[in-house]
Amino acid sequence: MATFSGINAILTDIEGTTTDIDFVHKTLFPYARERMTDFIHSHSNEPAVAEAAVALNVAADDLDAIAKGLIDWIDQDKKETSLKALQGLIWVQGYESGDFTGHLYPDAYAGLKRWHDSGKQLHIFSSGSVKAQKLLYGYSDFGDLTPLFSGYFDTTTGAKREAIAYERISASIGLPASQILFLSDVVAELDAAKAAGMQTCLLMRGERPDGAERHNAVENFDQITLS
Ligand SMILES: CSCCC(=O)C(=O)COP(=O)(O)O
Ligand SMILES: [Mg+2]
Repeated sequence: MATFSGINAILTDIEGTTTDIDFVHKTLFPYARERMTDFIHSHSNEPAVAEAAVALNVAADDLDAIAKGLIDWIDQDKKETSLKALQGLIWVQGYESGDFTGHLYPDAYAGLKRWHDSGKQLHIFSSGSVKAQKLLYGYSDFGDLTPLFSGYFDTTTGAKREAIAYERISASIGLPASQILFLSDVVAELDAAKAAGMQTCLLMRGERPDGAERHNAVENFDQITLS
């Protein structure tokens, strides 16, 4: 169990925290990988395509090279902003056609709803684009959960392992960092949030990671108490 006081907002990670890592890596990523080449050719005017060309250092009109580079990034799980934007655009079709719903652990759904209903602000910070975040919670296993959330942050705010990102998020939310509880399965992300003054809680849904001792740790949202 872990108890936190003075919390007025929750900032939560998605992959490995509210949502099974396997849903991201075995459903979402393969879905985007299979469709990336066709999507790039049919959406060459998307700004993220040009941004990817620059980041890949390939010609903006070499669509096959751009697609190959993006697919390589998916295989590397690279958290590159243009890739994340394009993945989000591809996943629209999957959610809207019912190919899949956004996975949430039942304890995560119950915790988010409990905290929302008690007046806490809920925010997301994920490497997945804001669009991808809104899709996952908009088409979740438990229906449309977007009404629960006050805000969404992705890598356009900053990298998840850098304190400046959490400083910017605190400023954007308009609360002192000490009143924000950040939930994640990645210790390096929690370290960065703690350095920015946030309270932190490690979600250990698998093996205990190195550095876990630096943060409060729970196995699920049921074990988190806000006093
Ligand atoms: C919003 S679901 C897709 C999540 C995603 O694409 C991703 O890369 C998650 O990365 P994180 O660093 O937030 O675990
Ligand atoms: Mg995660």
